[in-house]
Amino acid sequence: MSAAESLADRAAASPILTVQGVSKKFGGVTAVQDVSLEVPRGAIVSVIGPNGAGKTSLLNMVSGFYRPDTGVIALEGDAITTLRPSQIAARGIARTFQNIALFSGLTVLDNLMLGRHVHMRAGVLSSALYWGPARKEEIAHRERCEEIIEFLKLQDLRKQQTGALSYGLRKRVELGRALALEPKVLLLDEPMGGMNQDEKEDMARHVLDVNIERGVTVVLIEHDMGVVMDISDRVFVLDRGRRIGGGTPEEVQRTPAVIQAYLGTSKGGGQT
Ligand SMILES: Nc1ncnc2c1ncn2[C@@H]1O[C@H](COP(=O)(O)OP(=O)(O)OP(=O)(O)O)[C@@H](O)[C@H]1O
Repeated sequence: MSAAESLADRAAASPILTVQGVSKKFGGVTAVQDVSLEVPRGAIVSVIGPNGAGKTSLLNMVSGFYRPDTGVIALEGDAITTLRPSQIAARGIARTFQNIALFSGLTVLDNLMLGRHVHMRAGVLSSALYWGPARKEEIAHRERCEEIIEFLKLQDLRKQQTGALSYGLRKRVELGRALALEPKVLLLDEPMGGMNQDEKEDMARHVLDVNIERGVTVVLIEHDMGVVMDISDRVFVLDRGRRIGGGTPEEVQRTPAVIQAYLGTSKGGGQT
């Protein structure tokens, strides 16, 4: 057995994240219905599907923003289904949002510092105000953030207010803020949405670097099929709340139900 095979086998034997029989209704609308999937440790996993398929609802349940009506979500074998978002973040699941959610009046560095709140004993405000242990802690957090800023090649912009940055750069800062949490699993909701081709390629490169160099497992919602098929180890397909496919990018592209529901439509092969 090759090293790569044994690694793949180990990952399959103990997925880092499992979603089992999860459903969610909003009034009469079934957003997610009986969805199960496993995310191998160290993988990049994409969740695709047409608009309204339930992708963001699923991510919102994994990150604790919605509570499933049924089913179990587990991180490293421990159920997290009923935990609050802050507790889930503290367990090591970070996320970015479909719409940029940065503090536009704060600098790049300060936005990343806020991303570390789950690690701060002293709290952001007291760290900013006091010397002594809180000051020492703040310096350590700042160093971690500076390192992430360099990793994402944002060093020239560290003191700039994020509101003044281009859309693509703000998306990169959001990625940095999620990384500042030092997550085991990173949930990215359309990180390339609204980007031009160059910005998309940059972001795809950063996502790959995060995965390979920092060993972070990535769960990605993305409409750009070129990017999805290029960078994903596994792809899961939702349609009207149900899982209709899953496997390697090659397997998914050959699944008739997927081709019919998504890839074969006029949206197939490009963006929705
Ligand atoms: N908070 C909510 N209240 C009511 N309905 C909701 C809520 N969140 C999601 N829905 C509904 O659940 C369904 C799935 O929506 P969701 O946003 O999860 O889909 P999606 O696959 O992420 O779509 P998109 O690609 O457009 O972002 C939709 O019919 C949506 O209107």
